[in-house]
Amino acid sequence: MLTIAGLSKRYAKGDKALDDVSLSIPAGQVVGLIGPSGAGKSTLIRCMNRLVEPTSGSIRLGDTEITRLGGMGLRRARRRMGMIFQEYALVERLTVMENVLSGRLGYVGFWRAFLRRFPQADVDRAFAVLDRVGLMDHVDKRADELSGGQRQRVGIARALVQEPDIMLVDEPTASLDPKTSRQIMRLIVEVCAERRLAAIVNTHDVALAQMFVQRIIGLKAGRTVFDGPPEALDTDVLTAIYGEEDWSRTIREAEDDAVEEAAAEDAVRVLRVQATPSAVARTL
Ligand SMILES: Nc1ncnc2c1ncn2[C@@H]1O[C@H](COP(=O)(O)OP(=O)(O)OP(=O)(O)O)[C@@H](O)[C@H]1O
Repeated sequence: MLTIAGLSKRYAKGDKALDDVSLSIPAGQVVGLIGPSGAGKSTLIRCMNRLVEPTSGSIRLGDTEITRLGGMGLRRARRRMGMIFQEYALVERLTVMENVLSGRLGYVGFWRAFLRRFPQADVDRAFAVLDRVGLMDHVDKRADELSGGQRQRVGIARALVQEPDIMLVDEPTASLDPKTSRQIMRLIVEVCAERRLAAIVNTHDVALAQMFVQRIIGLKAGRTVFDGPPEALDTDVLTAIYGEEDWSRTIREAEDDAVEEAAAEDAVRVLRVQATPSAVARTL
């Protein structure tokens, strides 16, 4: 469980980026964080792992008050937070496996990490998560040989191998095409549900968030202006968060895309079934 209470952030030069934000997220819940540019979404995510220092307020992960930690305590707490980034943040010249194992760096000693001698249990964990994200055929490829969607799968695997309690996800699909975006979003939601992970997904893609997450939080000028289920996010609320835009069209287009994609996947499935020997025998 993540509990944020009265969180505010004022940067040295500038307005308040976060203004008295309070929310709590139970284990297993995936929350979409939406809002216009400058609303404070990245600041909120960065305050949670203290890449940005909050000005006031409390952030509790389980029983741990994150805002009071320093040194070793903070490093331990960060191990419990899996980060997924827009630009993947992979080491391009390292292999998929090495990138995923880097998610265990918070657990192994300096020399082991330096010599890249990870315990067998970590290698086993890495294989398990690579299998889950569908990259078993790419384990030894270098990161720079992968497509955008594959890179983000490595990013997800690297976060999962940490065995975190929460996932902090910053614009995971901003560099991907619409179809790959849906696959990646679906994967994030599924793995969080399987492992009972709380997650915050910062996204500009309202339609994608509505399609996949259980709860949406809307930020505007550092304040929470919406917190509810995706179906309650109607055009009035969207206009209140973002201003005037033809929301019905944006959302309808995304839904049409998803329906077309599902129909195409169904067609492929039917063709595969028809092509199996038993199906061929049945038709004779
Ligand atoms: N390092 C910084 N120093 C000063 N002001 C900052 C800094 N980082 C962010 N801000 C300001 O804080 C506010 C919130 O920014 P933040 O990046 O959190 O918004 P965001 O919702 O993530 O925006 P975007 O969707 O464009 O990434 C903005 O007004 C921004 O200019």
